[in-house]
Amino acid sequence: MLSGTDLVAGYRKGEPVLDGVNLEVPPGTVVGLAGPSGCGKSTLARVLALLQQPWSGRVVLDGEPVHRFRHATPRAQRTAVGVVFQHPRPAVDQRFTLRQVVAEPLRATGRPDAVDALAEEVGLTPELLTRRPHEVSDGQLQRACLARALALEPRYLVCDEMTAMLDASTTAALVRVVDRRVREDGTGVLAISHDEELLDHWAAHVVPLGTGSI
Ligand SMILES: Nc1ncnc2c1ncn2[C@@H]1O[C@H](COP(=O)(O)OP(=O)(O)OP(=O)(O)O)[C@@H](O)[C@H]1O
Repeated sequence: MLSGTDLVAGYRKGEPVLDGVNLEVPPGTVVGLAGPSGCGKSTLARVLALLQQPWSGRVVLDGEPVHRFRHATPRAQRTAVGVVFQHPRPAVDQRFTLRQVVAEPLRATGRPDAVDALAEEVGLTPELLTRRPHEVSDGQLQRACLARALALEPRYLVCDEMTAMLDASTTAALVRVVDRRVREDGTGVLAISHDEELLDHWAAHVVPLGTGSI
């Protein structure tokens, strides 16, 4: 289970964006997170992806409390949670080929050959892997970002508006990729979206943020 308890987080002193939020993402489940723009969904995503330290409250990852966030997060905890953001372009190094984008987290593992299986999993052809970000579409780049997030077989995946920039067929394809991991590997997913129809169809249940306590 990936859980946040009594989370308080924000950016300006005295103005918390999250004020006592509780959320649980069990393994093998897609939990949807919905709420109006600006209510703190991305902030909660960053806290649960261990990229932002909450002011107070606890994040617990499979029974282990998380004490350090951002670059200080221990590798074992950092690799246990993958994340995919809405905008793929700022999320990648523009000088890399897509093969290098996907291979980035694999460097430390000595398994660069895993790139081909990951590319196939997300529907990227070998030819697309040779291209750089400016030579591919948003959807193709987002496929590479999803492959990168899945490369270390995270136990949890945070999808923060992962499909908001994408057409219906690419959205369906990426949701299928994530669903297969949920089914076959027991990955727990936090799916954040403005698209209620998508969440109703994708998530086991949808948690509202910004409409009182959750
Ligand atoms: N880096 C930042 N510095 C200062 N304020 C920020 C920062 N990031 C977000 N905020 C503020 O925190 C609040 C919550 O933002 P957040 O992005 O978490 O909301 P959201 O629900 O994901 O919004 P959206 O649905 O529009 O993406 C907003 O008022 C936003 O302006």
